[in-house]
Amino acid sequence: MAVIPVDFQLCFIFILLWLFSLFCLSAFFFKKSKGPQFQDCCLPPSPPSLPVIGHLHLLLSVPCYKSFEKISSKYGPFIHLRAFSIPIVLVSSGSMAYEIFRTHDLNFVTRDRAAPIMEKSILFGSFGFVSAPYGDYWKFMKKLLVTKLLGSHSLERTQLLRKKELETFRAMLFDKAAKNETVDVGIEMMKLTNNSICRMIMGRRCSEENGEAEQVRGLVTESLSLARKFLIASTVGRALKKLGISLFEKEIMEVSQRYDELLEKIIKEHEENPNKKEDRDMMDVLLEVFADDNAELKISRNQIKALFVELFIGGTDTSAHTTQWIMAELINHPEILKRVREEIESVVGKTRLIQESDLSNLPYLQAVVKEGLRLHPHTPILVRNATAACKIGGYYIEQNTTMIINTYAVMRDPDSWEYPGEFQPERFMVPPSNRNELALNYIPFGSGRRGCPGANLGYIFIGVAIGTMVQCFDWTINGDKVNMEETGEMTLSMAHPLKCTPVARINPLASFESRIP
Ligand code: HEM
Repeated sequence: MAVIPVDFQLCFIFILLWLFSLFCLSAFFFKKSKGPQFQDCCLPPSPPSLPVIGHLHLLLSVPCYKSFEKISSKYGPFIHLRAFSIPIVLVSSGSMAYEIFRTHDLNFVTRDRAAPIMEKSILFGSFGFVSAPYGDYWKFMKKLLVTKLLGSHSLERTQLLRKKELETFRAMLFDKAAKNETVDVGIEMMKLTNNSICRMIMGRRCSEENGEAEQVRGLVTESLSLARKFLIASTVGRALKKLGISLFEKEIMEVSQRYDELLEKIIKEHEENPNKKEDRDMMDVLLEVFADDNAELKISRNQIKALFVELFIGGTDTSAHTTQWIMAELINHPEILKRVREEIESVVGKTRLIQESDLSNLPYLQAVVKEGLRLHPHTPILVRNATAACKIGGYYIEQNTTMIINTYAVMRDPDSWEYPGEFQPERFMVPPSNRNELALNYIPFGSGRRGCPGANLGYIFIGVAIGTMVQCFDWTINGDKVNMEETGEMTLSMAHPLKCTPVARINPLASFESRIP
């Protein structure tokens, strides 16, 4: 027994020495020299680093958007870091975000430079659309997403499906009010968004009755908790894989397998029983391309599955969390809630219920949603890769640098926002021309070619849910104020999920009778 620790220490020292020599060799042999056009510029400023691992310790602290904000407030809004020999640039200002997403968009259009480490996985694997490099496959899928699912025409066509889900949501709230029961806003919003997206992309089949929507919800929650582990694995995992160490692979593959089984079942159902031409959903269209040997672009079954997984993850949790934050802000700011309600009553009236088509006539409600997204961005960190070396803000960016854009810090930058930590929707009632054109200070949906294609759907989900909760109910909580403490690793969540009790303001039966069809 006594011999084991000695062996372990020796092994550890040996591994460290090996890592160190690998690092020195790679720095010596593979360091690229700057092109002549960059000779006059230097790398962005950098905090002190440790031998071998560089700034890895800074990248691993939790929650990362907070620790990155701290580093930036000390060393500036544009800093250079290194994890082993991987160059990383941390961005926390709107003007630098503008250069990345607008001026140099094409250079930063790919998220991660190397193929994802879990090639065989549906989740975070090499089949995904979100991680796909900019090329024919990404362009094809993006076009399909916009024309068949998320563009304004498609959203109009699927309005009725979402209306049914909103009715279910509203009925659930009236039921809770009648029983004086508490609502977990995040969980109920997950059901609303998940059911709506399942119906929109897979038609009637993924329904509550056969439990598939419920399974998808469970998988989405598990996937989100794996997201940070995946980021660590894809950043340092490449180096460790060379040493035969696979980070988090088992956990990720297990969740991936369950998605695979569920989606295979749904795909088979579609293949055996396709929708009529006029009712075709996105799954029908993708399967048609899959089966067509002469199609312009060949797509695989795994690519279809990975896209659906990404839509479930990207489309449900984002809107659910944001709605929860906004409702919490409204409960803590009764004067703002009152103003939203007055606006709804003056535009929608008192005899019918708010619906999607009202949103464009409710600017204050829209401002409330925008302010909620600014203060509580679901995705506080965006990752992009520099395809080629370039110059940003006068600094040299090496080829293959991983760019980390801290949207949380950008949208709370005191140089761009007055009282950045305050919930003040009025700031969005000012016409956009009054804001700085050359700075991207508002990026809850990212920006550029890789910006979120679901932003309009997100605004709809949140707008109608908040509108319904304000129009039909008063809300009570335990205590005076909602606790707004944050938690989360890669995503921003409430440390104490919002639980509140609805008190009906209107007679649901009367309003249902006078509802406009
Ligand atoms: C409040 C709601 C939402 C928020 C806050 C949000 C946020 C984001 C963000 C920050 C990105 C990364 C953008 C970038 O890198 O520049 C993104 C990408 C994406 N989002 Fe959303 N999103 C929301 C709703 C949705 C919905 C409803 C869908 C679809 C059903 C969706 C689908 C996607 C997809 C497919 C991408 C990847 C785009 C690409 O790689 O080209 N999102 N979203």
